[in-house]
Amino acid sequence: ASLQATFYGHTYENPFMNASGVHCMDTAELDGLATSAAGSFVTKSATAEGRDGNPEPRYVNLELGSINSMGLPNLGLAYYLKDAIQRQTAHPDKPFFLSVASYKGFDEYVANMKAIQDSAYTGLVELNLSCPNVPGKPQMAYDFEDTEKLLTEIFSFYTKPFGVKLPPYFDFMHFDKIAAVLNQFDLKFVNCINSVGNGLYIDDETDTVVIKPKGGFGGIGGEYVKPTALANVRALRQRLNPTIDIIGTGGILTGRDAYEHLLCGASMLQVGTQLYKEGLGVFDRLNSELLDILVAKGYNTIAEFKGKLATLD
Ligand SMILES: O=C(O)c1[nH]c(=O)[nH]c(=O)c1I
Repeated sequence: ASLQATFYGHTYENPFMNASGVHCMDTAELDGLATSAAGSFVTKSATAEGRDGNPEPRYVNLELGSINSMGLPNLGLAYYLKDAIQRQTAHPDKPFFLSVASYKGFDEYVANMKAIQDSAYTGLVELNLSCPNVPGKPQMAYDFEDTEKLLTEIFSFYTKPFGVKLPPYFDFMHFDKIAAVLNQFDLKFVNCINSVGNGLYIDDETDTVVIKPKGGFGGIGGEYVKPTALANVRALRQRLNPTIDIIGTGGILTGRDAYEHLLCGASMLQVGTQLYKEGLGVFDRLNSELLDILVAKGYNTIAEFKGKLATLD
């Protein structure tokens, strides 16, 4: 059996990647991912200028997951573009993803994509429309009109392959609306989901919140979010053009979680909280556990069961 994953014309050894934000802040961390058992990797979401991000504590591991309000700390788009161009030249056989966001909103998204269009980087971009932790800034992908406007503007000049990182949606009307917007464009993928925004965790000894920014409100990841992540992967797969691939993110701790994301239609799989907790060895374990599941079920490839979730009709 093989865990090979085909995605936008490339065959990866396996579908596993980091989730943007974890173990991907600088060249050293990215080198760690590139030499790990991960099939691919993605950079920390970049803004036009480097940012310190929110005051600490801003990330806390919890028994059932994590809470974070990092506030988009990053080394700035120029840094990641330089690294990406060096990397694509040195290892043209190992494509990866460049994540880009915006601190200031619509115009910065456009400017950042223009900078990538004008650069020598030719690989995949993950356009992050779902950062929940910029005080005072609504998530772009919760505004369907603005998202459509932004994608229309970007596609008027951008000719390189890219996809979008989406927040979780919780209503069939919203699944329908975001899919109707995205199906208008030649997107290569969508990544479902980003953290579940603005959760609140209270320390049971101090009766206090555990992160400093935003009065303790932060994005939730880990076991807490798997049912929501699976639902978003499944709902978007059922609604999006087949030309748009899906990256499944959220609640992947074991090979079984990975298998369930694939059943819902994911092609690549991103690991955030569990990578933070376990380190790069998580990819060796997940590959081994997922392979055991294929063997136990008599599958030779992921294609044999990808998207084949059964319902009770
Ligand atoms: O606070 C962050 O930096 C952050 N945190 C998240 O949970 N998702 C995101 O997309 C981002 I850009």
